[in-house]
Amino acid sequence: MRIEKRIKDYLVFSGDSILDALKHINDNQSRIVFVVQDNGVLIGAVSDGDVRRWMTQATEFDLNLPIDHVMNRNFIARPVAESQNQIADYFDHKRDIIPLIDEQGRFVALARKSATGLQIGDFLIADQNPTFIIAEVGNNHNGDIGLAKELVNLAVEAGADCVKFQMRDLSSLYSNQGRNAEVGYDLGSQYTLDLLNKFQLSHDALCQIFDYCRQQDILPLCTPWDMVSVRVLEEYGLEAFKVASADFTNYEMLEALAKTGKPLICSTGMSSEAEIKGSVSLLRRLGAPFALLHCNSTYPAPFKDVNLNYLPHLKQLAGTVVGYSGHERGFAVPLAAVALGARIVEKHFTVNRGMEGNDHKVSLLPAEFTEMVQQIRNIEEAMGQGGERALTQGEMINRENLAKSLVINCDLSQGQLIKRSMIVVKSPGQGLQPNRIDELAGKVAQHDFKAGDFFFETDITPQSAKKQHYTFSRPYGIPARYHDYQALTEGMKIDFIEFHLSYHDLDVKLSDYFSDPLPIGYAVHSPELFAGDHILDLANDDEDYRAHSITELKRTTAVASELRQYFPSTPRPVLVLNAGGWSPQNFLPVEARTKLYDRVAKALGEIDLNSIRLAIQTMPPFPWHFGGQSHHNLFVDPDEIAVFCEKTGHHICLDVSHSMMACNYYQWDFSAFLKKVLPHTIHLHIVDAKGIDGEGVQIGHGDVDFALLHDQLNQHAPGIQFIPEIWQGHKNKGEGFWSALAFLEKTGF
Ligand SMILES: C=C(OP(=O)(O)O)C(=O)O
Repeated sequence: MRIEKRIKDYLVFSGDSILDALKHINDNQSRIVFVVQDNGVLIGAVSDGDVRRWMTQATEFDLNLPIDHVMNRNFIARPVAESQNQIADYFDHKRDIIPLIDEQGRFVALARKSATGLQIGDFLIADQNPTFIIAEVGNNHNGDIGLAKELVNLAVEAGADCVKFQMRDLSSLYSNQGRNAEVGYDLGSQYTLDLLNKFQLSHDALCQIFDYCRQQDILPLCTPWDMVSVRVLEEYGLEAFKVASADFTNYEMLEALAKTGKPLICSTGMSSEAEIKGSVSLLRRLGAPFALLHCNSTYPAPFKDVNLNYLPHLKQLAGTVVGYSGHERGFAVPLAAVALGARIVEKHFTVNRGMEGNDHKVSLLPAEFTEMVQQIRNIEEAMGQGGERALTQGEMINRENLAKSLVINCDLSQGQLIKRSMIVVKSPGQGLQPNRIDELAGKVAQHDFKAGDFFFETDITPQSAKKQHYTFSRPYGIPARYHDYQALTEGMKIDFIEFHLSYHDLDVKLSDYFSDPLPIGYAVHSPELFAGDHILDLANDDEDYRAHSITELKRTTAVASELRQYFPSTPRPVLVLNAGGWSPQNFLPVEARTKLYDRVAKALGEIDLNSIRLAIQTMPPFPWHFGGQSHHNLFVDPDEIAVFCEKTGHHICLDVSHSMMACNYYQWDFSAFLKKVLPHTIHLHIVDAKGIDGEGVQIGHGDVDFALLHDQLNQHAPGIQFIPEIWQGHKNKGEGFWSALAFLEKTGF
């Protein structure tokens, strides 16, 4: 059982719509939400089944009706103070989530029935969990305890979860009591026996190595090859047993291992389908927790013989978690195995493939093993959840640039009919997608169009959120561009506009967009991308690159100051800056960061910042650069941000979305993050985020706890100005900004 304190996706308020509840059910993928009153007291549960039942029976079918119509008041909740055993009694085959309440009846946590799988030490090997990766040393230590330890160290460095060895008692294992070069044995057996005699480590030595593994914080496992070894290993107290393919049909061994009650990882090489079925039913009868590994016991195994497509069938047959024990060359096959559902991967491991012994030839070297682990982790990420195709955040951004839109090919006045012949398909993809053409043709123009204008959602459906007057306890603005700030702010009483500049905007004549001084304030968001694919980076390793970034930042600062003539009420505008410190392939080591921060500080020292107030933006771990995922190293960690600000006197623009994603990725407490960063903050981008790179979510639909944010802002950054930094918020006449501002106003900002 798992207790989860993160209950946001499981919570709807009494009075919220059925649609809201369905969205939560969709997001949490657990088929249920719980309904609370404004004071947090739990009053009902709604499962997707409840909604389905309501849909089939309802006389009034309206998803905007309050959830209270559908909610089940007869539900099970348990006190959060109750022991896990007591709570567990309430799980059954249908109920795998139980809401937990405090003494006032408030919904504070939930208990989730643990997923099925094989628990080995701290690892729950299960379909939804990362692959358990075994570095199989076997006998590759060639009898040398020093080499065995070196292999353990290398396995830790390579990222393996477990190092595995083999234990044999040759005198009881072999029919000739393990004597060398028995003439009656065939050549293969003679060779194996010779090797084993030469390279065995004693039982004591192996137990010393297991101790060493534990000291190095890696799980040791071992395959017993005979009953004596079973006893030795059980006495030592390993967490689980590996069963070699050679023993999968050895019922005596399986029975002895089952008796230990320990989990068994069983390889199935050299066994027929009937034999696998036989052993599976024995293990089931014995009640042994087990997993099966698909395996071809040849060294190296020819690719044509691996038959990886057997894996899903094996899973069905075993009814448990499956994996792959590989003896082929390289590591392409284990990667494919993971994609096919293997949750255990075992590969031989050596320091030198030329050493004496069969296993060395099919082993991975440390660098290869490291690469395999990394690739397995990448594949796990890439497998995703399946289900319905949804656009990722990166695709949404790229769709704006790469896709096509519906565009008008002539001027048209408000009130006239939009005819099909006036609509053409053009790049980029900022407007309505081409497949909406039939919905658009025949509509009446809601405003004047100029040839080349994009059509937007509001040209088909009425705008859902409209601009109003908002009241906040701190100055607020909206982001805008030179060309749309007037239309967006018309009729509004906002405190300031944050101009988001593209590098082209640095060259325009301001008088083309501004004439008389305006009675509101302003801030500027520096471009991130400059001509020639130059992403501003004051921390770059290359001195020329940094010099280029400094020049661009000086130009930006000059434009920010020049704008002041039109906004005299802001003597020193905030300039929001992404200062750099990214790396395309991977994160830089933590030790490398101090030098990078120093470079940023030095670069900023070369720029006259007196006319502006610099606000360096907090960054997410995975920013999008040129339509692809990058890695950010600086201004992500709250402690580093605080140290930088204290040392240099520079300030921060807290981007709530970026920092929420950083907290999600590094599992930092968001509240603690805010406490550290807010004292250095002079400007806020308030926006939601989901997961580690979901920037595009509507405010209130992501992971940000806005009540907590509000609280922390009032405590640590009262009066600090903000904008709702809504992605594509300007579309549909600023619909995204208006709905975000309405949400924030309602939340008490
Ligand atoms: C030989 C072994 O396993 P497999 O059959 O998976 O190669 C072993 O675990 O010692």
